[in-house]
Formats: sequence, structure tokens, C-alpha cells
Amino acid sequence: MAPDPRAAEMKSVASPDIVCEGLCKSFADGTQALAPLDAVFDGGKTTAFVGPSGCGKSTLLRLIAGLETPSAGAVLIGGAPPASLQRQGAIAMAFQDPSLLPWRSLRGNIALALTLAGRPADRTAVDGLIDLVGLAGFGDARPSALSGGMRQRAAIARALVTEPSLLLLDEPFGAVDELTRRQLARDLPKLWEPRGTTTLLVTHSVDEAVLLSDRVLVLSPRPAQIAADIAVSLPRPRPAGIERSENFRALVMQVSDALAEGAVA
Ligand SMILES: Nc1ncnc2c1ncn2[C@@H]1O[C@H](COP(=O)(O)OP(=O)(O)OP(=O)(O)O)[C@@H](O)[C@H]1O
Repeated sequence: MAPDPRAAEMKSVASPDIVCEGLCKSFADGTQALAPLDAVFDGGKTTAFVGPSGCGKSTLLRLIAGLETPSAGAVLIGGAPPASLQRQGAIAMAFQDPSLLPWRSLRGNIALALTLAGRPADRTAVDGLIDLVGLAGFGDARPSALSGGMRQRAAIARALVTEPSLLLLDEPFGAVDELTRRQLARDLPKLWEPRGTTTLLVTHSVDEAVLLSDRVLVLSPRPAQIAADIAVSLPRPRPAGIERSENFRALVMQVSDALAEGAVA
């Protein structure tokens, strides 16, 4: 039977590949954040970026999100520029600094993401996510009544509620305490992995990068280039306690060594 061309199209929308071609970014003050970067991030996979502070990780994510314009080169998501996926409401982001609307409740902030994506504000879905990120009972609270870590978890719920095709997470657990961080790192991927969401994650935690991703890219100091490309072949979903396994520790060591080497390169 001939393959259904719509199947390929649906896959590219549901789990888009991301292609960076000669991607460069220099800012007006002359700061070169990204050297020409060529990379393909496979659809439906989670790729983690680690690298020294200020090397250009957030800039890369912002370029892929279409929030910055490349100085040269291009980003293609499922073969189209980021703006095209943005228009479909298929890109969701949770960044270091969650920008929740102060006058809306937590529930209202999360529901707004659905409304903006042209979808009905399904209260069951919203409340389910609020529970899942550990904020049960805070649905009516305003952001000012939440701690930094709680606001970050709210931003993750807001990013996930639209079931995006492309999920961009920039230090999503930065302000979350260690115990909750581990819990989230174990529970949240169960939401996007079965859907085949293409996920890009920036983190300073090597353990988190290995725990969450299928591939870790170690970036060099600014302007960012790929210093190491490490495949993470660990079972999914990650079994409890995998952090203590020999394979896991070996991968953490490999990434840490590559980071140390990259820092002096
Ligand atoms: N709008 C801007 N104008 C000028 N320079 C900028 C701008 N945004 C970022 N930079 C600079 O570009 C470089 C890369 O910044 P970026 O935020 O991408 O790094 P990062 O790797 O995400 O850092 P961190 O890990 O500390 O969050 C830094 O030197 C930063 O100061």
C-alpha cells in the first residue's frame, strides 16, 4: 500500500525535527552569542543543552522559539520557520523568569494559554495540571501569593496545557527546591514523552540533563559551539532510582568531563 502523505505531514507537525543551519547571533553591542551552528534535533526526542554561564544557551532557545532574529543562518521547525509553528500555537515555553499575569489567578493564567491557542479553557485539564505540578489548592491564588519555585511550576503547567508539538524549557526548575525538582523531573516527562513532543531543555544540572534527555549537547564558552554530543540510551520512562545506576553515573561523568574540557578549550 502506498504511504499516506498526510501521515508524514502529521508527524512533522506533531513531532517536528528542528534544523539549525549556519545559525549565528550577534547583538547590537557587538556581543557574539552564537557562532555558526549547524545541528538537527530529532522530532519527538528530548535534547538537553549544558554549557558555561553566558555561553549562549538561552539565545539558542530564543532563536528556535522565534523570539530573536538570527544575524545569519536559519532555524527550520518541521521544514518551516518558527513563526509558522507559533501561529498554530504549537510552541510552548517555560523560561527561567516566569511571566505570569499578576491580576489573574493561577488557574486563570494557565487557562489563558488555552484561550490564546484558540482552545476551550477546559477546567478539568487545567486543574489536573495544577495538581500534577504540586500546586493543588492554589488554583485561586494570585502569582504574588506564590513562592518563586511555585511560580516556576505554574509556568511549566501553563506550557504543558496546550499539549505543544515543541516544548522549550530554559532552566525550568531553577528556583525549585531539590526534592520537588527531582519529583518534577520524574513526573513531567510522562506528560510529553508519550505524545512525541519535541523537547529542548537548557539546564545547569548535569544530572537533570541526563535524567530528562535522549541526547545532551555540551556547548563551548561564548560564542556557543557544540563541544560534545552525547547520546543518552537509558530506558524510558526512567525507572525510580536510575540516578544511582552505573550507566547513569557514567553518562553524568562523560557530560561533566566534556563540560570541563570545553571550558578550557
Ligand atoms: N539582548 C542582548 N543584548 C546584548 N547581549 C546579550 C543580549 N542577550 C544576551 N546577551 C549576551 O549574550 C551572551 C549569551 O547569553 P545567554 O543568555 O544566551 O547565555 P546563557 O548560556 O543562557 O547564560 P546562563 O547560563 O547564565 O543563563 C551573554 O554574554 C549575554 O550577556
